[in-house]
Amino acid sequence: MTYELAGSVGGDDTAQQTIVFLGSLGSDRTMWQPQMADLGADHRVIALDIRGHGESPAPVGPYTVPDLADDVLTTLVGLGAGTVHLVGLSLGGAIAQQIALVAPERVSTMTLLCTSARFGEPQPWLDRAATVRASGTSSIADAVVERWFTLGAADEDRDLVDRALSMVQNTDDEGYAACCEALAEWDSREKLPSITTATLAIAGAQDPATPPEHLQLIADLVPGARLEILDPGAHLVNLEQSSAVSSLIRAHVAGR
Ligand SMILES: O=C(O)CC1=CCC(=O)O1
Repeated sequence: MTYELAGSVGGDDTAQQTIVFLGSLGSDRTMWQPQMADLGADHRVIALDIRGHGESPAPVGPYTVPDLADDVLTTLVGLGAGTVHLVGLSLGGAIAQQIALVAPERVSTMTLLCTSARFGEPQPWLDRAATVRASGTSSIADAVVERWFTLGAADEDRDLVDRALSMVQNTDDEGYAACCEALAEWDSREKLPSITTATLAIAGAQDPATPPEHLQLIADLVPGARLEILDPGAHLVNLEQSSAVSSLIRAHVAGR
């Protein structure tokens, strides 16, 4: 997997201070630029390109969320990252949940943004995969990015919208479609009560893709988890509410 590693740590317990960022379907690691800058001031920070996204390889699918989690674990072992703080948004949040389930000893804390234990019925994801294989990511980019920002944020920052559109359009067609198939079969609802990692859930109040109820369910099912709702905020709440998200992650990470 390709990644960006930055930041610094004080003291000698560097592994405990590493924050790992996992992004959404159709994004790349640059979606974490605000948090890499904010939190990189006093933590080691790593933003990863999920399989099929950014500059990571895009083998022929379908993929599963456990496949994507294995990629991340292999990369972290290769980097000697030790125990890390996981931050995952949307598909990245599903991958973070899977890592917390299969390798809890590697996760100090988990911050789950705009994600779900189940992203709705499988068929729309399979339909989207078929559309992208037939017509490419450019054919769905406008519809996807409409869900990423509230109207107010989109009107205020056209450059943000243009960069988001480029991320989706530049995502490999097969990689995107195969990740849709991973989302179609993802269902962690029965497993969440066994998570032992300290978990913070963050929702965007106006997120049409994973509305606050999805994060509320995670907060209800993961022992000790708590929910923060950011308003205004749509699906890529880490960009629309970048300072608030960085502050919430900083406080959550500091608690461990
Ligand atoms: O693209 C969407 O519809 C929103 C989304 C769901 C999972 C993900 O990563 O993005």
